[in-house]
Order: sequence, then structure tokens, then C-alpha cells
Amino acid sequence: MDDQVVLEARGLSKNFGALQVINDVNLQVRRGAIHSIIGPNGAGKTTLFNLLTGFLKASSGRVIYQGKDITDLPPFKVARMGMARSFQITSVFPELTVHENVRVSAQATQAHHYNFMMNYKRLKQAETKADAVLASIGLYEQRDQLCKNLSYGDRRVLDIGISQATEPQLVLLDEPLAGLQAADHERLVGLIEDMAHSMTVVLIDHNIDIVTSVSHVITVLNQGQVIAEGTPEEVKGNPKVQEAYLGGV
Ligand SMILES: Nc1ncnc2c1ncn2[C@@H]1O[C@H](COP(=O)(O)OP(=O)(O)OP(=O)(O)O)[C@@H](O)[C@H]1O
Repeated sequence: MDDQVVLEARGLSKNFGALQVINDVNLQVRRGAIHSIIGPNGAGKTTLFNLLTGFLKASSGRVIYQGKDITDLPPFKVARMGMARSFQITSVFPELTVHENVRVSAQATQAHHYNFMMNYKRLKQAETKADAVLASIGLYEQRDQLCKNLSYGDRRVLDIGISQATEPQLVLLDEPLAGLQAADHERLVGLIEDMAHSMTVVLIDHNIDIVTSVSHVITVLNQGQVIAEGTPEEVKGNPKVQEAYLGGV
């Protein structure tokens, strides 16, 4: 297998009863890319993310990550293999501080040993990691604030920090810009571009201008099928894509 392919879907399908939501999807995500998945509402983007990360069981087909078949693994095992995920809905704990939210995430990837000294050392490592992540995402100043008091834009940035704290090799971001003011877009896009220096990024977003400006590769889903794939220019100029977006189907 091509070791530049970090994540692959092979003939992936999912149906809910009679409704076929993902239909024979083949996808190859290359190491270090920002690879976006776009498509009209209900195209199956989030379902595809759920299949890739073990949150849903495929009806048929396989998911291969770093050369290993992860199709039947539960999400926590997929996460331990270095695949992180953010959700459409912000996933911070509102009653914890900014620092605590990131630290909990950093701790979640550590092995557990019931040894007091070891636990103390690991806690310190997680604290240091959390502070480094907060500095890199520009939230260090808000370190001790309760998350419920953060602005919505800061919460979305923190979501990304939470996924970074696990030191993933691949991160899947589901609509990280959803609900953000235009003023916060630039901040998030900068973060996504920074992330891509050290990991592979798979992105779902509805903001076509932003997706086309940050992505190396775009896959277009419509009614559960891949209808186009290529560079932003290739995809933009594809008549099938224009038709899907203009409601021609
Ligand atoms: N658990 C489920 N049971 C039944 N149908 C589902 C389930 N989850 C999703 N669907 C259906 O699958 C289709 C695809 O949904 P999905 O959320 O994956 O699309 P999407 O492309 O992410 O949409 P959006 O852009 O609106 O977020 C929709 O018709 C949805 O109603």
C-alpha cells in the first residue's frame, strides 16, 4: 500500500433501514494534506466521518488507517491510534476552566498505572502539554476562565485545542466554522493551516470560499456518493458539482 495514504475508505456504505446514506465511497487521504469533504445538506458528510472514526458501523466496506483495518474498532481505540475528531457542536465542559478542558484531553491518551509518583508525573506532563497547546492556539490568557464564560469563537478554538492535546497524526474537523462571525473565520483558518504543518487534516465545511482557499484536495459528496474529487480549481469547474449545489438533482 502507498504509505503516503494515511486514511482510506474502500467501498464504504451505510444504510439506515431502507435509506442508503453512504453508497460505495472510495476515498484516499494523503499524509500532510488538508483534504475537505463538501456537499449539499444531507449529502452524508457527517455520516462518513462517523464511519471513519468508529462512531457508526459500516454496512459494508472497509476503513484503513495507517495501513491497519480499523473498520470494526470502537472510537476510543481509533483515537488512541492517533486520529482525533472535533464535532459540529462544541464539546467543551462548560464548568471546567480552559486549561482543565485541554488537560483532561491530554490525560486521556496517557496509559493508566496505579502508582502515585507516576500519576503525579503524568499530571504534570499533561499540565505542561495543555499550556503549550493553549499558547499555540492563542488562548493562554484565558487559561483560568470557566469555559461557560468564553465567547463562542473562543470555544470553537478551544475545541481544536482539545483535539490537539492528544497529539494526533490526523484530525477530522466537522464544520469548525459553523456559527462563527466572519471576524473569527481568519483565526480558525490560520489554526487549521498551522495544524497541517504537523498532521493531516480532514475538514467538512459549508463555507466554499474558505474550503477552496485552504484545501489541497476536495472530495464532493452528493446523496452518499462521491461525485467529484480533485484540487479546488478542478472541483469548482466540475459541472456535476455546480449542478449538485444549484439544486439540479
Ligand atoms: N442515525 C440516523 N438514522 C437515520 N437517518 C440518518 C441518521 N443519521 C443521518 N441520517 C440521514 O442521513 C442523511 C445524511 O446525513 P448527514 O448528517 O451525514 O449529512 P451531512 O452531509 O453531514 O448534512 P449537513 O451538511 O446538513 O450536516 C440525511 O438524510 C440524514 O437524515
